[in-house]
Amino acid sequence: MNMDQLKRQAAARALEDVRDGMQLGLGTGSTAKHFVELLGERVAAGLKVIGVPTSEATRLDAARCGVPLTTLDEIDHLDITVDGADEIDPALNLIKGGGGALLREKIVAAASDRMIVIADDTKWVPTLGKFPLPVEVIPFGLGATRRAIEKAFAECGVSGQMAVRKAKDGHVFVTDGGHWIVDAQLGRIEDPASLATALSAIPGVVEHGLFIGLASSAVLAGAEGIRVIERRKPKGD
Ligand SMILES: O=C[C@H](O)[C@H](O)[C@H](O)COP(=O)(O)O
Repeated sequence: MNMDQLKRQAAARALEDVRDGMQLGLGTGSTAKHFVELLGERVAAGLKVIGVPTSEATRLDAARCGVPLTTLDEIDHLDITVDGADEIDPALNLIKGGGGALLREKIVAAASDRMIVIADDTKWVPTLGKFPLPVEVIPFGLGATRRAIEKAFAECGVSGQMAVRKAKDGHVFVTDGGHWIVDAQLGRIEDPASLATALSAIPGVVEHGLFIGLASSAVLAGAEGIRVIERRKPKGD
């Protein structure tokens, strides 16, 4: 089974938790795209749900698949968000943002009763940090923001190269919110919660890709089948 088939299997497993009448957060990326497609098939067969997309790309995919959409201004909560991840650790802390959608993804996940992370099992890591950590920044004053990020890294015992993300065409990658992303090659993040707090305190940082305590469960698809890992402490406790 190839990687794409594993991603689809994980998406199909998460879909089993979706019930009629649910309000859903729709993630971004190649794995979440499978979920949106499979959800579209269920909607065509009569399932009644409504979704909030976490990116313009997902909004277009969902519309193409016939999934009815709304916004967080029109509804007051979401039942489940289903989204991919770039790395997942045993505490179900995540690195997200490889596709640049981390800001909307975090807003949507935080507005959800449950977040189900779907992935192929190569995303499962003992310690976060091999995947470059995306930090979404305001272009104004970037030099000062970068220095503040470096200071936060040093205080949290991590260091590594930082680079402003470029799009495929060579221009600076611009997020759906009009911001830039700095990717930081940290290698190992021993204390992701402290780093998350330190980054969030920097004025030019809009958001970062550390998702701490947001995932309720992870569905990992691998050669040996599907593993569902529940977070020990339910969200909100
Ligand atoms: O910004 C993008 C998101 O955080 C994605 O969910 C993440 O990068 C995983 O994407 P994929 O499922 O394509 O590996």
